[in-house]
Amino acid sequence: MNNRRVIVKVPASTANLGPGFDTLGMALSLYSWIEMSAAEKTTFRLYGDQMQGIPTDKSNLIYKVAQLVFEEAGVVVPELDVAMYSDIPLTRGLGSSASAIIGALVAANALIGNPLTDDKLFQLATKLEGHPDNVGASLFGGIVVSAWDGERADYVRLEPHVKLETLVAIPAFQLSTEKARHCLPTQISMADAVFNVGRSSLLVAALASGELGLIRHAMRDRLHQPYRAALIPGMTAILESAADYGALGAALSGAGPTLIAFVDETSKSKSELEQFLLGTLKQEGIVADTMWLKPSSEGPVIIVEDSASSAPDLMERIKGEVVR
Ligand SMILES: Nc1ncnc2c1ncn2[C@@H]1O[C@H](COP(=O)(O)OP(=O)(O)OP(=O)(O)O)[C@@H](O)[C@H]1O
Ligand SMILES: N[C@@H](CCO)C(=O)O
Repeated sequence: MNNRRVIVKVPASTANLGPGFDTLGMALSLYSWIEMSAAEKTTFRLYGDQMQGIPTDKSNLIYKVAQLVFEEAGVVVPELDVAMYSDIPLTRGLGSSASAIIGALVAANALIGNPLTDDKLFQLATKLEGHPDNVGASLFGGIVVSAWDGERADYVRLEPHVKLETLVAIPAFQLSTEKARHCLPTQISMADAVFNVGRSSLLVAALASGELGLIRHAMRDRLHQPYRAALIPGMTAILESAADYGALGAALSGAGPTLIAFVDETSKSKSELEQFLLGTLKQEGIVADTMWLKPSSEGPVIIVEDSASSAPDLMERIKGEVVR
């Protein structure tokens, strides 16, 4: 086995963007880093507060996903040295699982000389995650519009408008995607389906054409947000009124509980909007952190080095901003 070490930086993502349930995703300027090399014995070094509770044996998602790449490529790499650091909060609706899957796929593929195409990685990631929205955004960067039929996922990537910025309010509690999907109905009315087709189409057209003023009307949803509202007190009030505080539009980020507002970065009412989100959640007894994030145009950034043993540790590189 080669002495190569691979470091991959992967963006977080917000999925759905309101009406585009399981279809729309946008990469965000919040990142996780994975370092991978072949080893004699499998070891994990997990750094940072966001890695708490993540397993450090071969049951780790990163290890399992890497093995899938080696299997697909017909290569055997049974033991791995893996290090990971992440600024993406776990189970909050900012695509932590998708970033881990994409980081592992891209790192493992680079480790063996990139035999799998990006399209192949996208197909594998979609199957693993169960929907293409978060993984598409983390893999391709920007805004990704995708559709999956259970066999194949197709996508178109859009470049985010240069003035687009987001404000995320991240509640202090976790909400697993599994739980947030459990409360969705198995059937919906024709009227609700038509409502969402219209809004989602309008949103994609607005994002593609730069008509940011349309986002307010387009970012509405009847497929998942109304059913998830009970899990996130304050959400309904925030989605209804964020535009009155200067947002272009607002949505539940992925499966929640994070709420995301789209904002024109030149807006003069950013601090009012932030206070409105925090104040509304506080009234419901919910403590939250806020972050201003830009869309990330870039997907994964990959560094490959041929001499793993002499390379500095992942955390030293991140602190030294070598891979930031
Ligand atoms: N670096 C990682 N290594 C291993 N497992 C991870 C890692 N990051 C996330 N996961 C797994 O993914 C789970 C979170 O996935 P989940 O889909 O519930 O939330 P999310 O991806 O953060 O949010 P959303 O999908 O709504 O955007 C974690 O509980 C953990 O099991
Ligand atoms: N589209 C997914 C994103 C979260 O993984 C959902 O809303 O359940």
